Amino acid sequence: MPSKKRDISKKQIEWEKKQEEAAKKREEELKKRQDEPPVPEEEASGLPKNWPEDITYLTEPTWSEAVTEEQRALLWHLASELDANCKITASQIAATPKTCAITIIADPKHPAHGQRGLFAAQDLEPDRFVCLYLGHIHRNIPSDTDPASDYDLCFDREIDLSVDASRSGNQSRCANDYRGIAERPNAEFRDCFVKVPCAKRAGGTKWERRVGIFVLSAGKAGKRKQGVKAGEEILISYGKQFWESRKTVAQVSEEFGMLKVADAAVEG
Ligand SMILES: C[S@@+](CC[C@H](N)C(=O)[O-])C[C@H]1O[C@@H](n2cnc3c(N)ncnc32)[C@H](O)[C@@H]1O
Repeated sequence: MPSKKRDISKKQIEWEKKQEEAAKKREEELKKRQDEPPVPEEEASGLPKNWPEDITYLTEPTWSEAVTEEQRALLWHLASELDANCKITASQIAATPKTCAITIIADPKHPAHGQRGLFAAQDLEPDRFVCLYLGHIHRNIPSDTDPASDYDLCFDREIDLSVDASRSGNQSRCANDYRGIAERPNAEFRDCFVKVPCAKRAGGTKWERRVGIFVLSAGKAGKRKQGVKAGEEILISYGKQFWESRKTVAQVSEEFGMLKVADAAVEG
């Protein structure tokens, strides 16, 4: 009777063969696409170029019904409590399509080959706001969480909120982790604040916390003073925990491609 180990390695060989065939096919399709005339930056639909058609494009987050008013109130601040550089204006948000663009990765050596990535659409200086991380804001409790999501970002552990961009989001959902692509990340998630309407407050607005993608600071030695150049991929660190849980899922579901990537990421 064949052992389970032998079964798995047979499956893995078959899987690798299929991968090679699929890569060849993808290569041909990408080449065909590159020969086609370029699509305008924004499609007639108003969606960014290369936006996945099965995902809802958001300009502001959606909120789970499980999020309480008390939790939400913990995200509100007065303008006087905030540093100027963490206040994101409406015009900075509106500039998202000018700062970054979604690209389908054509390089077969890239670990996310064939998937999407987020790229700088112009030179971005250190600390520059790139875009908000938009999605569905939900509680971290199991009944309000999609355990299979690859786009779920912890918003605040103490307040018990996360942002999931698996079914809806904006350009930020395409930002890849730096592992296997570059030596280090060039951007990061940072807390920031946006102005939202509030009838109860003087001035009719309040500042509500969000998460954004920002170019990394120049650093004490000014090592990263060049920021991110136009055309460069915007890469963040998802953290080892993301890859450890991805590895466990890949082991159980026998997703050998992801297992290889997650293994390298955990060890790297
Ligand atoms: C938040 S999504 C990033 C965008 C994704 N590439 C897409 O096309 O939608 C996270 C997923 O992207 C892929 N990914 C991101 N960074 C990666 C990396 N460094 N190596 C391999 N795959 C990566 C993995 O499939 C991961 O589960």
